[in-house]
Amino acid sequence: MIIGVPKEIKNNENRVALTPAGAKELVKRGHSVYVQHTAGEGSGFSDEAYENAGAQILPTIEATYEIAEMIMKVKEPIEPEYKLIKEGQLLFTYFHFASYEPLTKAMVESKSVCLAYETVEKADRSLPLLVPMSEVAGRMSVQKGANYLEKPLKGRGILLGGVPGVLPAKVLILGGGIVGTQAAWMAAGLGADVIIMDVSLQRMRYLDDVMPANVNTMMSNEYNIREMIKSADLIIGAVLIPGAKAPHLITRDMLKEMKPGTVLVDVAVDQGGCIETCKPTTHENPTFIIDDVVHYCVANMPGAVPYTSTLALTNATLPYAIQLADKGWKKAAQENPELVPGLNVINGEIVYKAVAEAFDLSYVPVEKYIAD
Ligand SMILES: NC(=O)C1=CN([C@@H]2O[C@H](COP(=O)(O)OP(=O)(O)OC[C@H]3O[C@@H](n4cnc5c(N)ncnc54)[C@H](O)[C@@H]3O)[C@@H](O)[C@H]2O)C=CC1
Ligand SMILES: CC(=O)C(=O)O
Ligand SMILES: [Mg+2]
Repeated sequence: MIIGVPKEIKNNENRVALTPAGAKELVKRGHSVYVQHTAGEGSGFSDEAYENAGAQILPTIEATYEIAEMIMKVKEPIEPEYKLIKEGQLLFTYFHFASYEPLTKAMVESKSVCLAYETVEKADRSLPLLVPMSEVAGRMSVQKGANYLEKPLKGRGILLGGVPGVLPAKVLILGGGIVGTQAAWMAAGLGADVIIMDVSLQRMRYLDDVMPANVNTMMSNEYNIREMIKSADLIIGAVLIPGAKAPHLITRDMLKEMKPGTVLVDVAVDQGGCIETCKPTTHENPTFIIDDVVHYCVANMPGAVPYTSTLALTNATLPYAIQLADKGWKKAAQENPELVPGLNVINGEIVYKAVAEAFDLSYVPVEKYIAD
């Protein structure tokens, strides 16, 4: 198969979808790998390293899309890329369709095959291609939150861990999955007083077992959220309903209940955000303030730590990329059921129900395309 790896063009997105090591594995299997000039630079991989691995370097993004049967990316295509996508081309990347209707419509129009990292799903319901970036973003969310709690950055001016004789800050985490768990470890390690809210009792039982004493769990419901936001210093949004738009657990009117200088880090912003007032921001302009509450809503947090993120992401994606390249998307999905829910859009039709529902668009069961 001919594989193209374009350079990411989203703001401060420094990750790349394939490392030279990954390129070597694909080339070894007889595939042709084309990498756009400087695509790996932000993650520390030179054009020469890819060439030494057997890949070829192309000068432009246009040339990379033009030649490829499968495009491997990190973030969703953005507007200037829409016109480069070809009918029948396989796009293997994050999409987060339910948060952005124009992207969904553009991919429907393109008649490409969109296989989304974030909805590839194992039999145990885990999301193997989301997990590594959720680990990164979860850990980062506390770093960012601690930073924006500083007074010069408009936060409350409170140190997460406090000091002897002074109480620590309170961290409220909505969603105790991968992001929430990693955030809790970091916040607890810094000495904060941490609460994780989830709707899954089973998950909270697990968290209660493994977390240190300064982390407690609480059922997520409107009553409890309204109560706990009054005293929280840092609130981290980490809920997910796979493939769907995130529920707004914190609504506009709740901001008035918070202390001035409270910091909200809505990691779930890539699925639309679980805080109503969160709108996607960039690493260049990461925050905005409403009602004296600092909002941090960067949709590609791991892009800022590419030396960690690219390796973590490609460790997970490469085995699937190899299956797709060796067999083509249809046979690969027929033989590996984990890939089936990854299929979101095929040949102009939405084949992932929650995405169609998010925009009231028509839905076709994916089986239409998987069956022989
Ligand atoms: N902004 C960024 O750069 C990044 C964002 N993310 C996003 O972070 C979000 C969380 O991802 P993961 O932790 O991997 O998901 P996950 O599936 O591991 O965890 C989600 C948790 O939310 C819980 N939940 C569902 N409804 C809830 C409710 N009403 N109240 C409280 N909890 C609820 C679930 O029970 C589950 O434990 C996703 O939207 C993901 O795409 C992930 C990586 C990077
Ligand atoms: C998952 C995601 O949105 C990211 O890694 O940027
Ligand atoms: Mg405990």
